[in-house]
Amino acid sequence: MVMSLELLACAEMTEADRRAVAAGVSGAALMEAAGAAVARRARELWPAARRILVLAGPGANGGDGYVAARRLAERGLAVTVAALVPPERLSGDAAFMASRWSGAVTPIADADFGAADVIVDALFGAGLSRPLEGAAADAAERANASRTPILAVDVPSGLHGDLGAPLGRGPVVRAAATVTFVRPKPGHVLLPGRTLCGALTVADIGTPEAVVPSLGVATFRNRPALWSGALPRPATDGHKYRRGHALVWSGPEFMTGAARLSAFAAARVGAGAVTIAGAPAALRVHAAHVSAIMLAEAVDADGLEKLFGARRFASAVVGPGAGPGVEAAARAALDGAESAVLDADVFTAFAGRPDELAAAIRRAPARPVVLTPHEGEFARLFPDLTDGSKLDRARAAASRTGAVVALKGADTVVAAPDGRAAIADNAPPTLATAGAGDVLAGFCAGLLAQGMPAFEAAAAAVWIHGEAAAGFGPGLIADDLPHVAPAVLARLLGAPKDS
Ligand SMILES: NC(=O)C1=CN([C@@H]2O[C@H](COP(=O)(O)OP(=O)(O)OC[C@H]3O[C@@H](n4cnc5c(N)ncnc54)[C@H](O)[C@@H]3O)[C@@H](O)[C@H]2O)[C@@H](O)CC1
Ligand SMILES: Nc1ncnc2c1ncn2[C@@H]1O[C@H](COP(=O)(O)OP(=O)(O)O)[C@@H](O)[C@H]1O
Ligand SMILES: [K+]
Repeated sequence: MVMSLELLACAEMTEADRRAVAAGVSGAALMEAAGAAVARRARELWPAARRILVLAGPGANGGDGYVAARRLAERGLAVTVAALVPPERLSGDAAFMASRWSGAVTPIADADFGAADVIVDALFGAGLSRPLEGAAADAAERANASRTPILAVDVPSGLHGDLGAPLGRGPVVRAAATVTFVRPKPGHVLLPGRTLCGALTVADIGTPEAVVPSLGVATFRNRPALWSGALPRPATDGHKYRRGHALVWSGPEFMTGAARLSAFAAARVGAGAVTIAGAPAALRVHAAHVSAIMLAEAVDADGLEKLFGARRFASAVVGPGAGPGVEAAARAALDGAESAVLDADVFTAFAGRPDELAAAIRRAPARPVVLTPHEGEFARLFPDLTDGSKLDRARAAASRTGAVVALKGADTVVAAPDGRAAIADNAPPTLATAGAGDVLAGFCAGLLAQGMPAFEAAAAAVWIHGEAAAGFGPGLIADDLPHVAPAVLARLLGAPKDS
């Protein structure tokens, strides 16, 4: 099984295939290995299954299906191929593999979906170019309705490998498991694709090792290997300000909780010092709750500017529970702090004016800035960025603003202006709890304060956030997240060395 970070878009997958063939591996050998991996996985998952129905489509995905059919029949299983197009209409390697299948072939309309123990879905893979319709749509719907477990080849048919969603309004197969090849695609990780795939495995099909690195892939699964090298480690001779001083802008007295969540999060993830800045009435509320966190008076954005003028802040968070004056406070942070995390109310304040926010960000292009909108805030800020996948939209927003964008949700995408992007799949649904976003903004700011580059900091913050929630389990509230983050960090940083 392949364990790796890269996610290959369908076009990159096709190119990987082409380069593998150019390097001397035949297309038929790739297809044979792909079909064999599918057959292996079917036997591993359903060792007691005896009757297999293979749904074979018109392209190479169908070719993989014919290989799997042959391999399973060789093991003594009763295999029927239900063909979307007659085998004689196939071409290339798929035609060759169909010619090597000597078992039963039935037109798909006549197939008995309920009579199988397992259905292998080899209708369409990376070549899906329009929504399923006609006989293919019927087959997908009948397969789903049969309640027979489905093993999808490459992707569940109807699911687009880049989008993580069906094309248009077409139906999509709901698989119990999916075997893909070489590397996963974004659509295996983005929702709803991740759910539709069931248990995903990635098979090595003999693609030469140099091929994937030669593609210049910029989309990754959000895993520690992507950013752990940049994770801050306290220096032996460090002091608190060298570890980074983070500032959190507080809203008025009845909205202070969000800022406190961000502040605790920044501190727990390792910022050396954290200050909450706000109006005196708000600070009085904070004072009743905090000890290690410092408080500084800033009645409005002018006050905030003075604070930035008076001392160095390695990062600032503006947005959580910010209330009125948030736009000016965001502008002050973008001008005065060494890095900034903009969240929540900032996106409402700049609704429909992303270019003004971008201009404020680009006044200092080298300053790391992270934006952390959820889908609703994203739609408010970028009403015209509606096309493509969540990955495409986050990338477009990053390139437009010059900031790293963490587009939140169960499949949070972190995208950098240079085109890199990471998709998270580790957040449990218990993270959907009020204030969790404020904590995420604080984690980002705490890592930025310690000098971690913005893309890595945002990706690490998102991953740590998800792990912390998963580790806590049921009953999670946002206040718990900063407290469980140290256990996640301990795992990441490794136990201290013994003497
Ligand atoms: N990537 C790799 O390294 C390898 C890929 N292989 C397989 O090759 C597949 C891709 O093969 P193809 O590019 O032939 O693509 P597919 O087999 O997914 O299907 C492509 C064919 O279906 C047609 N088509 C697309 N959408 C349709 C729709 N909704 N209704 C009717 N017809 C439709 C296309 O015009 C094309 O003729 C992968 O998914 C994988 O299963 C393997 O054979 C081996 C190696
Ligand atoms: N279904 C879900 N599964 C996993 N994580 C989720 C889910 N829904 C939301 N989240 C995460 O929870 C956090 C919620 O943040 P946000 O919407 O800003 O809430 P709040 O404003 O209350 O803090 C985000 O990090 C988001 O990615
Ligand atoms: K498929």
